[in-house]
Amino acid sequence: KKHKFWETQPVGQFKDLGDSSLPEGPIEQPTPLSEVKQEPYNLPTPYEWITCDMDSDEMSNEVYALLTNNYVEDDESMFRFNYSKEFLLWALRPPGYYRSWHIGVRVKSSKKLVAFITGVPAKIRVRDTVVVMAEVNFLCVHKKLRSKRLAPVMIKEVTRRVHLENIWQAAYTAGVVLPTPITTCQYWHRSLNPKKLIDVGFSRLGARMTMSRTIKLYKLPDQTATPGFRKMEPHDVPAVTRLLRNYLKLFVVAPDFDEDDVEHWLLPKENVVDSYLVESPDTHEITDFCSFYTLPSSILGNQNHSTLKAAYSYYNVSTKTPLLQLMNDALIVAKKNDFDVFNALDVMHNETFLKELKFGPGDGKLHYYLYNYRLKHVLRSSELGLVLL
Ligand SMILES: COc1cccc(CC(=N)NC(=O)c2cccnc2OC2CCNCC2)c1
Repeated sequence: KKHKFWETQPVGQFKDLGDSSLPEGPIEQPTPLSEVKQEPYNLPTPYEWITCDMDSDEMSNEVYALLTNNYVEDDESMFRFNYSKEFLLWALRPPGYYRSWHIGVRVKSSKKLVAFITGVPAKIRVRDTVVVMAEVNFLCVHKKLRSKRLAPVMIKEVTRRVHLENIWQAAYTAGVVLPTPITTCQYWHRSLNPKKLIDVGFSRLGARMTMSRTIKLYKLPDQTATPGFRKMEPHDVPAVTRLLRNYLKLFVVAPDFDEDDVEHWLLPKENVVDSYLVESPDTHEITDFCSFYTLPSSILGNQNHSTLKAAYSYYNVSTKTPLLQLMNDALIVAKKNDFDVFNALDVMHNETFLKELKFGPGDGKLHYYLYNYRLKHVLRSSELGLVLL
């Protein structure tokens, strides 16, 4: 039976699609904290819960190793996400985070970490309502423990711990269709190092194309084109917050970032997140912003290369510089920083530059979900202003 677990959860159900009598908003009301299950869910006998203190070097190393060997692979199992340790520390410790939402499962006897799931708090606006949600991510079960139905109990446990903090909604993504996507995004890739991408099988040589013609096709200038284009710095946080808050108003679902959020999520952090802005040379006004995060992938089974260095488009705002030119400058700095590929979803206004900047469509989709919050209609991907890690 498909979706045996999800049909028991307060999420949009396929059978409800089209029933426009159902109101937009929470599906279930909060329960009194005294009625939230106080003790953890039961795990199969050999396993126990562990709260993963990411401040512990030993624990964060174990989490890094579990994900490096067992996390999401592409459909052809040629690549596996290889989030760096410093990326995980950044992703899991935003303002207001809860250590108790960093949940591991380990073998009682060997103390070996075999599964992981996380939540971080986020203020998400849905139309005109700001809702404090958990962003749930990094659900990972060791390859040897798949099909033991561990994922449902891990999802129930992170939900229980989120409820204990009086938070009743969540946001998450998946490459698979579950009940019920609020939107489905197409992902796109822009080659920066086409020779390596072809060597490792990420890309294929186009018909009637030679390698040298392909390298020439994706060649980028050495320098960015926009006057005043520079790295974001700490003193830019207030202006970038204003710019980003104003821009994200355009979208149906988007983060409600304050200055502390912008400082955490968007200040450049080496090997984690890069962000640039355009400061008008004469007025010194911040008029545009672009950012991308660093998520390498392990290359499974290639003799010459072990890692694909990938940049993922994050938040971009253009008010003066054409988005096309701003994103081309992002490609130029990404290439200069040795990224092999620049990935983007067709969210926000990304569709306006993807084809023109020579992005090619990926072979999969990314579905977005809300837990315990119904939308009256599925969204166009361009109505989505939320990028998850
Ligand atoms: C190239 O290496 C890969 C390794 C594992 C999976 C995939 C395909 C894939 N599933 N890609 C995405 O989900 C994706 C494609 C473009 C932009 N963001 C994405 O996912 C983000 C956001 C969701 N969490 C993973 C990272 C590719």
